[in-house]
Amino acid sequence: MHRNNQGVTELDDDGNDDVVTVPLIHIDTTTATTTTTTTTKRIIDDNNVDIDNGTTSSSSSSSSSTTTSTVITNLPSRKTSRLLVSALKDSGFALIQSNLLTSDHQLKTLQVASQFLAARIVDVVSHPTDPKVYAMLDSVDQYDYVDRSSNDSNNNNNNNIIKEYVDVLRLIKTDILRHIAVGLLSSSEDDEIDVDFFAKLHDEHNDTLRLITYHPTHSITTGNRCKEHSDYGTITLLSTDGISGLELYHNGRWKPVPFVEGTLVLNVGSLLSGWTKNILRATLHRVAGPGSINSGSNKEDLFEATKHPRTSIAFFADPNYNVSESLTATATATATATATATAVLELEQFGITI
Ligand SMILES: O=C(O)CCC(=O)C(=O)O
Ligand SMILES: [Fe+2]
Repeated sequence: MHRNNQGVTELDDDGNDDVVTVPLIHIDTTTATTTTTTTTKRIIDDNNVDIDNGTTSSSSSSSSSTTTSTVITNLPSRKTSRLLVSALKDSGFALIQSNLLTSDHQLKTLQVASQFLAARIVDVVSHPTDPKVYAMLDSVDQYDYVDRSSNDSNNNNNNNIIKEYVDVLRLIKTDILRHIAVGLLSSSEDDEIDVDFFAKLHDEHNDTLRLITYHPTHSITTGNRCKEHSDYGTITLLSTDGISGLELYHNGRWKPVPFVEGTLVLNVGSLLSGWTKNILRATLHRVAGPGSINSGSNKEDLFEATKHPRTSIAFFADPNYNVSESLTATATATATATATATAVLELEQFGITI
């Protein structure tokens, strides 16, 4: 496998101090799992009539349901938070190493993604211009993408790997949002800060998983395998198999995003950038080929990469449905006490004025 394995920060060819800051940031998250059992008792009167719904019942009854939730129990380190926010202000990108995601789990999920696309277990879309196919999965935790009744343990296992990956990425997303809240605070009065400010706007977990395979083209003329774009939502967490090509646009140049096994590539989407008055940057990025214009990657590496299928998984985080796309516009236009307006006004705690 040919991998873009070039260190974590990248100096310009001319060696000047125009450094792309894509730091590797370790985030240690401590969690606790709580189980809540809710018991509903039916109230039966002397004539065995269920008072709740008027039916006749031979005995009193109760039903219970159990929900399990995992919560983060530690506070973000201020140092890590500042490092993270500094990278997101500069390049809009960082590499995240989390204790919650093992390299093995990440690798297996990439393998399952590749299999699901190849076997068309998911709804596969062929991109009209880029040499890639992909599937968009939302509500991943509610659906099974395989036939569970077939007793195919391999398939069932694959389905679980994807679901567990999403569970883990939701926790990592939440902790990243907590770090962003802490890191954005400009003053030293950290006691004032609502650590969960951004996380609370995401607690419905409106995430989408995009499974992507870039087919081999074996051609030196292959241009972008994924054309340049910025992501729409708040944050994106990307796993790739390390095949070269991912580039970000920084200070007028296309630079390779370093690959470090076991890490997630974090980048800011345009919603979060807008909320923070573009303090955090929604940076253009692309997957370059050897024929891509103005590429700062090694052309031989990019050619070699076209000889291999390239698999990636993008986890796009979107906010809760009641949160407006344009927080500032809503807040200033209506100035009502909606959740959205309140949220925007609270952005001032980070030194972001409307
Ligand atoms: O495949 C990649 O490495 C990048 C994909 C990407 O940027 C996207 O799907 O938004
Ligand atoms: Fe993207």
